[in-house]
This record gives sequence, structure tokens and C-alpha cells, in this order.
Amino acid sequence: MAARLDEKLEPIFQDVLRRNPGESEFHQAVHEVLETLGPVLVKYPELAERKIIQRICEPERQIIFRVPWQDDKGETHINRAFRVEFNSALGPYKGGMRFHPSVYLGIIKFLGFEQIFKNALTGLPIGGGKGGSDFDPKGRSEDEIMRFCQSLMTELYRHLGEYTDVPAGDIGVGQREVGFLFGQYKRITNRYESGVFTGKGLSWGGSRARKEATGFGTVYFLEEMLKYRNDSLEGKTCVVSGSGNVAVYAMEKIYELGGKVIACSDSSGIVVDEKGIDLDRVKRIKEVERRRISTYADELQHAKYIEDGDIWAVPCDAALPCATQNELNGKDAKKLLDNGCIAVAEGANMPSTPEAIRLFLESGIAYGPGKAANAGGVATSALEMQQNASRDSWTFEHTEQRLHQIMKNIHRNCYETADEFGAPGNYVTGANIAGFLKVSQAMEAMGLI
Ligand SMILES: NC(=O)C1=CN([C@@H]2O[C@H](COP(=O)(O)OP(=O)(O)OC[C@H]3O[C@@H](n4cnc5c(N)ncnc54)[C@H](O)[C@@H]3O)[C@@H](O)[C@H]2O)C=CC1
Ligand SMILES: O=C(O)CCC(=O)C(=O)O
Repeated sequence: MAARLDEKLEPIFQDVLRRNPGESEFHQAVHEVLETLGPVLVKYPELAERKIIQRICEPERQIIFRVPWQDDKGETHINRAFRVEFNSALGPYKGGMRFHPSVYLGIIKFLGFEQIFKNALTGLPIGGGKGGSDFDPKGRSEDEIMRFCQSLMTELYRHLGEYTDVPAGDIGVGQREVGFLFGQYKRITNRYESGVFTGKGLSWGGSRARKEATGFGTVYFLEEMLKYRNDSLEGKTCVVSGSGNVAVYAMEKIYELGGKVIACSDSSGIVVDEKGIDLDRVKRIKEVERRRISTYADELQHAKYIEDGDIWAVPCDAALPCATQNELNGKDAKKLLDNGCIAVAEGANMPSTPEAIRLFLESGIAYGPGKAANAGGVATSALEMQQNASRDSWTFEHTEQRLHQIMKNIHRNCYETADEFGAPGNYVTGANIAGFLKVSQAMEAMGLI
């Protein structure tokens, strides 16, 4: 675990450890936020008296339930699912659902905790929540996935609602799964409540640019960080981990803004293509055929596939971790810095370990933490909710323009807040404090909640 906290914050963290045993990812996420809040308590001592931090660290509600389902052979399986409704001071709980075998309460809690601050930074009326299951979709047929989603929603529906809790996708949950989940919600409740889910298909209430939003937003954030340093993405070499929803559209926007992507990955290995990753090929392999990224190198002789390879060892100007938590550790950070990397923008949630973050901050490179850099996805989800509420459907251009402006605002807010609290250029401090102040002010106004 990272450095000791200041004397007011350390007991709060010790309490989080005691109350949430074994949830290491949640501890990590809380510690990272507490590390930056010292100057806030100096400026606003009343927040400490009213235990606002302790309240924010405790979810408003945690739902854990059984999901029984049958595979194609008739065999019964039991999975566990979660929805952590963390904080609703700013709006209905909002955050994705993750299907991955590694999912347990500690992962959903870390994601829900991050979501509180991220959603506050968007400036839109959304609280923080997250959900998921230890179900592994890999190798499952479409029918099996549908049955699993229907069983999960048969329990979860009673906790959702457009004014209560609004899920979306995350790892292992894309538009197909959102369709199965939303369909079962509609069937059970007998309500076409479009705003209860985001990431929907365009013909049934989805928003244009939502699919692209997280990746595009991450690159807009990167562009802003570079612009503030009188630099740009033009001609920059980038590596992007993952090849899922966030990674694919981050790559697309990098190309649009004049950069070049030379490596991407999946959970089996990495692909390096010095000529520039062929994005149409990646989209076909991943979005249509749902195959491994190694297929890329099978098809293109000049590209290199390295099983279990280390993407952060590929020299680059900018690195975009877009796969999963703790995928970039201290050694990786050192490799990136030694190879001349000047910027890191996180498309994934908490992809860098505390040691990696420390090295990035000490080096003075442009480092954009996930809760700021990847907020474009959830922001566009909130725009989807706006369109649903007004029975409207915006153009791609209009929605993307809104997304772009939101990312510029988030960047400026983080930058200026970091400055104000004595940490110029430190977007971790800026994002945590700006998000925290917005949520705590709303909580204060509502009394002891
Ligand atoms: N989808 C969204 O709108 C948002 C997603 N995120 C975050 O972005 C990251 C990626 O999410 P999506 O692209 O939506 O998911 P996805 O399921 O579309 O893609 C995930 C990618 O990460 C790789 N991956 C997953 N687990 C891995 C592991 N243990 N080791 C190595 N690679 C692994 C997968 O092979 C895949 O390429 C996650 O951290 C998620 O929480 C953050 C904000 C919004
Ligand atoms: O669009 C959403 O509601 C959720 C996006 C998400 O899960 C995230 O920001 O990590």
C-alpha cells in the first residue's frame, strides 16, 4: 500500500480497511482519493466534523444475489451478481455492469467508488453506482448469454428505475447484453422505460456516439493535456492496451487527430504493427467475429503477435491503458518513461498501480487518471438519458460536439483545481478534489444523509 496519510485521514482509511476486509481494489481506490484530500480539510474543516468522507466511503446500498441459469446442454450453473448503489447525492445511481470471472464485491465497490467522483466531474445529474457478476461470457453461446442476462435481471429489476439506478455496459457487457437485460426489464415491469439503461441500440432508444464516447473522450482529454503543454497528437506514436469497446474507439480518435497506433492487446497477448494498427481489421476480429487478437498477426505477415507480451515495453510517445485495473505497474511505468513516453491517458478504470502513478507524477509527464480521462462514456450515457426523457434523438455530430465540450470542461476543471490546491499539473489531485467538492456540497445541502 502507498504512503501513510495525514493524521486526520489515516484513521478514516484504517476504518475502511476494518469494515471492508479483503477488498484490496476498493482499499486502493479509497487510498488514492484520501491521499489528495488533506488540503480540502484545511480549507473546509467543517467537512471533517460532519464526517462527510466517512459517509462517502460507505455505499448507500449493496445488493448481492444469486443468478441460476442453464447452459445449452441443460446443465445448471450458479453465479453471483452485485449492484453497489454508492452515492445518489447528484442524481440516480449510474454506472456499468461488468461480466468477468474476477468480479467480486471488492471490484464492484472500487468501480462504484470511482464512479461517484467521475460522474460528478461530468457536471451532469448522475450519482455513482456499479454492478456485475463473476459470470464468464468467454466461449458461451448467444443463447446462454441471453438466459444468463434474463435470470440476472429477474432479480435486479426491482432495484432499478430511471430515477433510481441506471446501469450500462462495462467489461463483457456491450450492446448485445444491454439488449437482453433491457428486454427482460421491459417484460417484467410492462414499461418501456428507455431511461433505465444506457448503451442501448440506436433503433431502441440508444444515443449516437455512446459506443464511441469513452475512447473518443479519453483521446480528447489527452489532446487537452498536450495542448496545455503547447503540443499535440499530430505525428505521435501511441500504444493502446485492450481491443474492446474503449480501446477500439480510442484508436479511432488517435488516427483522426493525426497520431499513429502501433500496438494493442487482449487478455492473451499483444500485437505490434509498426506500419500502424489496421483498425478496420481489429473491429472485424473483435466486434464481428469475436476472436482473439492473435488473428490479426495470422492475417498480416508483417505484424508481430507476442503471447502474454508486455505492451508497455513497446516504445511510444503516449500510452493509453484501456483494458483493466492494475494492468500497468511500477516496472511498466519505468519502462515507458525510460523509452521517452510523454503522456498517459487512462481509458480503463484504475489501470495504473499506486507505484506507477507515483512515478508518472514525479516525472512530470502528462498523466490523466481514469476518473477524469474516461468520463466521456458515462457523460454520453447521461446525454442518452436526456434524449430518452425528451423522446428525442440527436445527430452524431451534435452528440459528439457535446462530448468534446464536456471533456474540455473536465480537463480545465481538474487543471484549475489542482492549481488552486497547490498541486499544479497534477490531474489526480485536481480530479479527486473537484469531484469530491461537488458531491460533498450536495450532501451538505441535503442534511445528514
Ligand atoms: N465501456 C465503457 O463505456 C467504459 C469502460 N471503462 C473501463 O474501460 C476498461 C475496458 O472496458 P470495455 O472496453 O468496456 O470492455 P470490453 O469488454 O469491451 O474490453 C475489455 C478489453 O480488455 C481486455 N481485458 C479484460 N480483462 C483483462 C485482463 N485481466 N488482462 C488483460 N486484458 C484484459 C479484453 O481482452 C478486452 O480487449 C475497463 O476498465 C472499464 O471499466 C471506463 C469507462 C467507461
Ligand atoms: O455509461 C455508464 O453509465 C457507465 C460507464 C462506466 O461504467 C464507467 O464510466 O466506468
